[in-house]
Amino acid sequence: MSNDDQVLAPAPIDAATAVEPQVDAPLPLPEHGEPMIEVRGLWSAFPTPGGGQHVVHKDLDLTVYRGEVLTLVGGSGTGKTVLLRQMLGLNTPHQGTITVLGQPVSQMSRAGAAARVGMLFQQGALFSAFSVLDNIAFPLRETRALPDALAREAALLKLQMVGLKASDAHKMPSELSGGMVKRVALARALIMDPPLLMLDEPTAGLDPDSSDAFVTLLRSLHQELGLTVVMVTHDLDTLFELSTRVAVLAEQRVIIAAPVPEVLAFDHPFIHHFFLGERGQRAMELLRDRRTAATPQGH
Ligand SMILES: Nc1ncnc2c1ncn2[C@@H]1O[C@H](COP(=O)(O)OP(=O)(O)OP(=O)(O)O)[C@@H](O)[C@H]1O
Repeated sequence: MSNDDQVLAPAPIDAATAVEPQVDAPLPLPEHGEPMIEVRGLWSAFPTPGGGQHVVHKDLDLTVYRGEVLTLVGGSGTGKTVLLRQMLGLNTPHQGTITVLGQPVSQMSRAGAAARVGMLFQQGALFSAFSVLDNIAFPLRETRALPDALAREAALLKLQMVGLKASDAHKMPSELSGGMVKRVALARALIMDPPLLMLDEPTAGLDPDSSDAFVTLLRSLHQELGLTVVMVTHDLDTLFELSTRVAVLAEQRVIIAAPVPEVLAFDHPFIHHFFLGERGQRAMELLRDRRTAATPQGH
C-alpha cells in the first residue's frame, strides 16, 4: 500500500492556493468566462480486496467554462470515467464538492441532473428491446417531462438533428450500424435540451469514416446549440478536432488544463508519451494537412 492509499484526510482547501497559475487557466475569450462545472477538493477512493483503499483523485480541482469542449486525458485508471460519473451524480466522491450551474450535484434530483447534463456513454448503451424513437424519448418518459405524443415529436426532431431519417425511427438497435447507434445515443443525451454534454470515448469502436462523420456532427451541434462539452477520449484525431482545452489527469489530480499548444509545451512524462510519441505526431500531421486543405489557397 502506498502512502496515498493510507491517507484520506485532505488538508483544508485554500482558495487562493488550490489552483496553480498554469492549471485550469480560463480561455481568453470573454464568453468562456462563466463556470458551468466547478470541482473543488475532490477525493475519490475505492476499497481494495486487502481492506485498504485505492485513492483515485486527491484534492482535485477543475473548472469547466461555458461554451468550451474540455477533453479529459490521462493514463488508464487515472479516474476520467469516475470523474464524468461524479459530475453526473452517478458516483459520490469521498470528499469535495462538484457544482453544476451553481448547484451541488449531490443535491440534484435525477430529473434536475438530466435537465442540466446529457451523457453519451462509451458503448452507446441503447435499450435493445426499444425502438430508436423509444430510446430517444426514454428520458422524457422516465421523468414525465412531456405527454407521450409530445415526447414522440421531440424525439423525432432530435432524430433528424443527429442526421438520421424519420424512417429510422422504428428500427431496433440490432438493425443499426455502429455510427447510427452513437447518433441515437447522442439524440437521447440531448432530448432534454441540456446545456452540458458529457461524452465518454465518443468515437470508440467506429471505423475512420464514421468517426470523422460523428466528429463533424459533434462539432456542428456544439456550435449550433451553444453546448458546453466535457469529453473523455484516447483518440487524438477527435481530441485535436474538437477540444478548446485539454485537462490532463495524473498524480491523482489535474496537472494542467489549457489549450492544446500549452499542454504540449508542459513537461510531464504522460504528455510526452501521449501527444509527442509517434501516434501523436501522426495525428497532428493529419490535422495540419486537413486544415491546410480546408483553407482557401492553403492560408
Ligand atoms: N465501482 C468501482 N469499484 C472499485 N473500483 C473502481 C470502481 N470504479 C472505478 N474504479 C477504479 O477507479 C480507477 C479509475 O477508473 P476509471 O474507469 O475512471 O479510469 P479511466 O481513467 O477512465 O481509465 P481508462 O482510460 O482505462 O478507461 C480504476 O482503478 C478503477 O478500477
